[in-house]
Amino acid sequence: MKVTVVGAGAVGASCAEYIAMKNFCSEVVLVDIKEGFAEGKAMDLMQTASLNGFDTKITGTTGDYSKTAGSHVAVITSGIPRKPGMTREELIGINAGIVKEVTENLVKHSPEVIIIVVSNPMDTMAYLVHKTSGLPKHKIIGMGGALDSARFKYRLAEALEAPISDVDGMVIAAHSDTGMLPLLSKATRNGVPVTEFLSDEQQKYVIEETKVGGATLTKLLGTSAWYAPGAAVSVMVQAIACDQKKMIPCSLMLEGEYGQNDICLGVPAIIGANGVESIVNVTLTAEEQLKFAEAANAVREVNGDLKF
Ligand SMILES: O=C(O)C[C@H](O)C(=O)O
Repeated sequence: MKVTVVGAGAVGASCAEYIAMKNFCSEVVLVDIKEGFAEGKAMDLMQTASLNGFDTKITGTTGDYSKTAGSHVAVITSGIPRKPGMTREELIGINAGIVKEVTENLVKHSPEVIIIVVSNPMDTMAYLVHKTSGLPKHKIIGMGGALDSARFKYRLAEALEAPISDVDGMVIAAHSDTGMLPLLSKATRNGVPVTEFLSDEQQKYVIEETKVGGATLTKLLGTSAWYAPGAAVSVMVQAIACDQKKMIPCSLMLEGEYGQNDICLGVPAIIGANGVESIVNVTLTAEEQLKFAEAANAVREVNGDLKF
């Protein structure tokens, strides 16, 4: 299994590192436009191989997409990250052009590739890849739900004073500060609804902190996060590489599911060798349905700024 990661910045390098550490891929190719940067990151990571015990071969290239030929999966992390005080949506002006160009290069050399979109605003960038790549819809997956769900579980475990392995939960809808929908109604501690343990105030805290998870880190770090995004991508790539058929919330093109059409939004899906094997329809409460529709309206407005 050959995987390409475009963008060798903190997020891209983190993706490559976690994928290699899990040792399920034969090859990871890092691509960056900055001369020598991807090559350097690849060499540094390869020098951890004997220490960390992996056999994945990591190489780097400065913009030579012929080196990515025959990739099964490609991860797009290119573009600029937000700075403290910015929304992800504000990045559209710069990132849309970059993501479009990267997509064209990837598909030219790997026409069968499955693309995982990380660049922000992620739901809109996933939509852009659908509109410009010519790939079938099961081969384009926006990363967001996997990351946001991990942050939800972190906040749930904190509020429950429980180990994270006791906690399960999912975030759907948009990967944005206002459009995320943590499904508290379905979150559990070892199968028991968390609503049985948490006060209204604690529930509100968990939801609000989950939604601004990326913004909180951006404020603390001065730029956006990379460890959890990299780990989330590695889980998705592994689900494809090992045909795990794992249920992961991701941003997918909807055609009637959850009452939406012609939009990429976070929904639970089965991820396996074909990319998206199926979308899972879960029953939402009336309030959740309303919030999902509101998130869709906001994403649709951002999509309106795209030029194809
Ligand atoms: O928050 C960001 O801007 C980056 C990423 O989408 C994240 O959630 O960490």
